[in-house]
Amino acid sequence: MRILLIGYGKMGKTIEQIALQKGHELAGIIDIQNRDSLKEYNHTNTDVAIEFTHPESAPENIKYCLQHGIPVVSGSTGWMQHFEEIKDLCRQNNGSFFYASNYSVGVNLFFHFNEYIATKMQAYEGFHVEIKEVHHTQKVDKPSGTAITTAEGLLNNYPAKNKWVSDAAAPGPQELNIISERYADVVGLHTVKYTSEHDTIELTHNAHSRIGFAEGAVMAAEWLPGKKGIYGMKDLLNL
Ligand SMILES: NC(=O)C1=CN([C@@H]2O[C@H](COP(=O)(O)OP(=O)(O)OC[C@H]3O[C@@H](n4cnc5c(N)ncnc54)[C@H](OP(=O)(O)O)[C@@H]3O)[C@@H](O)[C@H]2O)C=CC1
Ligand SMILES: O=C(O)C1=N[C@H](C(=O)O)C[C@H](O)C1
Repeated sequence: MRILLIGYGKMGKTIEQIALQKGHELAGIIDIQNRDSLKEYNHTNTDVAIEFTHPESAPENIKYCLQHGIPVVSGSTGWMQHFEEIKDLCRQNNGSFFYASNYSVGVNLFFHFNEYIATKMQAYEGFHVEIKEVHHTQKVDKPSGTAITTAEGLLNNYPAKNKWVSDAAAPGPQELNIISERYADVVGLHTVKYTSEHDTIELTHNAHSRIGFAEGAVMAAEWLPGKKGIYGMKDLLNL
């Protein structure tokens, strides 16, 4: 497949490595320096785009693809305030859009187990629940997209909490706190922690490298072309 890489940072470079290993060719590489070249690409020279850039550029990059008939797989985080607009645009253009806050198969299993644990834990009032995410110091958004997806999965299955909050010093009784920490070279660590007076239950995903994210994104890019609509990892993995 001819894959257009939009974003050539830590993820773009890892995705290039995996895509080439799997026998794909690159239609092109767009980064901040040559972002005007995006207008050279359309459905005649590109089978699918993979977009990992920045919260401020992701919506425009995705819009361009949807308006030019390019199926697009995006992993950029921190732009969810535009998500409904992008979904509408996808439907208006009969386009193909795939989004995941995290493409790793392991994290998507973690999401599944998180929802299951929340359905069980909701019956036990003695536990306090919180989420913690740790990432590298170059990360520009907070909380991570993965932590937000984790919080949404928990909130849907745990009636005692009704909204998530970020780094709250004193969260209200119905608020689910997401604690964010930044240290050099941490790829991505997410934990859901239930604590009672007597014990602690933790569910953790620790990414050892970016390869799991890149493999999932290439898998989504292989799967998406020919499908019309908005998709995510639950569709791809049948979770
Ligand atoms: N869904 C998932 O599984 C994962 C998602 N992510 C998310 O992916 C995004 C990228 O992460 P990462 O690769 O680590 O970040 P990097 O900062 O390493 O790379 C981002 C790249 O995008 C470039 N860029 C910025 N604006 C544009 C633009 N308008 N057009 C094209 N390229 C642009 C940057 O250029 P420059 O360096 O010159 O600014 C940089 O090369 C983040 O939002 C991150 O949270 C990350 C890992 C996994
Ligand atoms: O910026 C990162 O690095 C990551 N971002 C994603 C997120 O915000 O959840 C996924 C992964 O944790 C790495």
